[in-house]
Amino acid sequence: MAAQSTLRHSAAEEAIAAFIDKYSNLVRTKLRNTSRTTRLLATLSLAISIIAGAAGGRRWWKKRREEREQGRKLVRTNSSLFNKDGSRTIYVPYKDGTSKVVIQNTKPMTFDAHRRLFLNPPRVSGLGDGTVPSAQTKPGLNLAFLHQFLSLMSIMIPRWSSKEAGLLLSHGMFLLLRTYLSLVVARLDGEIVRDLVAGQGKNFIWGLIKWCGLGGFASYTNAMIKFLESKVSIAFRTRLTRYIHDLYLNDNLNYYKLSNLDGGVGQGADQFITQDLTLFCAAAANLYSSLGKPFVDLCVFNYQLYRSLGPLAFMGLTSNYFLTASILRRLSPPFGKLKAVEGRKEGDFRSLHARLIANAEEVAFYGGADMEKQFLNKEFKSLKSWMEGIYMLKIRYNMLEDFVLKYSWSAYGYLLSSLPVFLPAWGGQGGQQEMAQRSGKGGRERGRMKSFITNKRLMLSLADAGGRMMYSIKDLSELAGYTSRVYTLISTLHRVHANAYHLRGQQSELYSLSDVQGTIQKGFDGVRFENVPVVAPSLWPQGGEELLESLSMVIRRGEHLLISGSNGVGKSAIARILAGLWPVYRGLVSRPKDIGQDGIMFLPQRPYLSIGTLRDQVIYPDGHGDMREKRKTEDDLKRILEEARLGYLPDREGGWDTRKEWKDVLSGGEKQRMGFARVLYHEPHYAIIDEGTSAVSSDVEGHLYETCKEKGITLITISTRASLKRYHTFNLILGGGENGDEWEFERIGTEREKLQVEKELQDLRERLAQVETWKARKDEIERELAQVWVDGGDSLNPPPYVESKEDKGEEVEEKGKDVVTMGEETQQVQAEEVDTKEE
Ligand SMILES: Nc1ncnc2c1ncn2[C@@H]1O[C@H](COP(=O)(O)OP(=O)(O)OP(=O)(O)O)[C@@H](O)[C@H]1O
Repeated sequence: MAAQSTLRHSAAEEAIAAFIDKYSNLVRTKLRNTSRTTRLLATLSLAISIIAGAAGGRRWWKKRREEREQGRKLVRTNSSLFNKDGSRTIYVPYKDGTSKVVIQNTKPMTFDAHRRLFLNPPRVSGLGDGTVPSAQTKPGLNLAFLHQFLSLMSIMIPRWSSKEAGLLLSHGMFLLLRTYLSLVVARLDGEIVRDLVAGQGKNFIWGLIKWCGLGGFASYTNAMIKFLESKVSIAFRTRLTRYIHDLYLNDNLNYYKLSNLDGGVGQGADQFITQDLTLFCAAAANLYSSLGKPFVDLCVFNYQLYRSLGPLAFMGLTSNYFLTASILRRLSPPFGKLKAVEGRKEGDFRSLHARLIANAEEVAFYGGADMEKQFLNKEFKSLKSWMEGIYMLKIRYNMLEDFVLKYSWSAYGYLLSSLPVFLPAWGGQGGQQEMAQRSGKGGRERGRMKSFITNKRLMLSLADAGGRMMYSIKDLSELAGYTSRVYTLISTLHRVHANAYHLRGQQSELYSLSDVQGTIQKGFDGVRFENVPVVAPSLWPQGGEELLESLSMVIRRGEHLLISGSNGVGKSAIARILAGLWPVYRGLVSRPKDIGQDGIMFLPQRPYLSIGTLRDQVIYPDGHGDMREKRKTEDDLKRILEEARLGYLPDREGGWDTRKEWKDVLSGGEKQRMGFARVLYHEPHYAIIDEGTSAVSSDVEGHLYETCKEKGITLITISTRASLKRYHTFNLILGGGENGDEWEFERIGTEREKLQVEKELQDLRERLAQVETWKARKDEIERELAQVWVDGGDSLNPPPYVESKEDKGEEVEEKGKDVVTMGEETQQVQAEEVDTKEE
């Protein structure tokens, strides 16, 4: 009986009971030894803290209620607030009320602190030379992976007091609880079978009741583990996504530079941010349970088996793990690398689809479906064959894994469970019981049965834990692949953000990103270029292509500039340099500080329409909140649209709050006029308009230019249309000289320009004077052509339906008159143009 009761209470249960006893006794003795005053004081402080807690709780509840009500009001008018510390408070509808969400921006100091991790990885990790990380390091289970994973962890769990740490802790607690429950279940299983074999009905029923109770608790634990795993995954993803967004979309224009200048992550940043990040977070959260839980299980179950089966079994188990791990590691394919390449291929395929959707209209006009299908199928084929390759590799690995982990481990388990029976001296507690029970046969068999069932269950759990540990080698390799992709994205973003292109001890190429020596001065009331080469950059580390050797000019408020020249000479390049998209390789560029109101505004060549309402299109890049702050009303917007000749839009589209795919709804000219509406809304001091009226009729074009000028906006127009000269003061002509790399900057309407027009007119007059000669020649040719020659040199008479010679002569005269009239008209137009320029 005594032996049985010892068996019933497990060592763990005993340890817990002893622990509780020890500490309750300690508290009781402490209480007994305290003085009355101390006890009184303690009671008082407890009462005060309860009252203060209740008062605080009431205040918190009241504040929450007020906030909720305020939030509800805010939802109706403006659902987001900008706080002083740069964070944003958003009120989102939740159930019946409103939920407040505060979005904290990542502080610049955090980026500075992380730069070391992402841009200067330790040499030992093999990630680059300690100055610039290399994206080429093969993803796998190596030191590079450890460094990358820990670096990402510092973003995902920024502090020990953060929510993520709390989630991981509670996840860990549930994992431990499940291990403990598995132990209890294994023991209970043994007991139930023993009671069944012994025919002890009462104990058997009691065992079953305990089994059901335990089952309910275990199911709850399992559900919580899954729930917390998903919570951890989404919490990681939220941290990383916000961090990446703060680094990607900021004033440094990293979203443009990442794919246009750096090229470290190719063109598919979207794939990195959406899919790879999700997979990484899911794998990282899963790793905690797929590696942490089996590890705890292994320790606990090994200890238990060591106690019941003895040291021999323990040694057997340990050597088995090492053997299995080394076999699987040696024979497992490089899953990390395979997953990283798969991610890239998935990204390429997806971006092709995204391209097609974005350019559906153009493709449809060309009827380019077949060609696009070919591109898509080709990309898919490459992805498919890569994935098939992975599946093929997995067959061999899965076979090996299954055989080793399921069958050979079971056989090995039976062998170890038999140790107390066949080798009791080496069989630990089981062996001792075996020897003690040798007297009674029935009791001995029941004891063996119980021990075997308990050990078998422990062994099964152990095999499961060991199996999961071994399976997680594969998970770990896959995680290494995702980690490498996410790390590459963040380190590239850091490189772009910090302009970290200086290669230690290496010669940089001319006009590469490590050769940027120019200055951009923000806060100048005008636009100035001083000895600035206009260079089209190439992806780092290659050098760019020089379009203009050195450009110098100044434009002040009220002096409008037209930049003209043939296609591809670098007109838009000047705007890109001014906007900070392209680097200033040499010299000085000065411009106003702000973009938008009272600053400078750029209208790009391809009109852009954002997602959102009709109102959002006019006020872009402002939001509704900014519009209210600027005290602009919808009447103001209506007036602006009328000035841009788009006054009919709100009625046509069904009001300001209509949401549509505006890029498909508005015509080419309407899109350009919407651009002008934005300029009129923001009223910047300077506006750079890149081919902003190419699809607008000339009367509206004139009206738009005049309106902007009336509002005091200084215009810098990029266009090939000479007719725009009349609205500008200066003309920068690009593409001169033999190589097309010279430029001229001149005032419009100068003596020289007048002379040029005079010369052109003279030229035309001279040509018109020759009209009579051309007329006579034309008659002659027509006469020749009208004759039909037959063999022998005679000519046939014209058929009767051919007009008589006199009629024809008259007609020729009429045509001559037309030509003369046309000539006069051309002269008149030219004269008018000269007048306008003189004005
Ligand atoms: N992102 C880029 N990266 C590298 N080179 C570029 C890039 N964009 C344009 N270029 C090149 O720079 C040169 C100048 O381009 P830009 O757009 O300034 O021409 P443009 O004078 O405005 O022509 P257009 O009148 O056709 O608009 C072109 O040869 C073009 O191929």
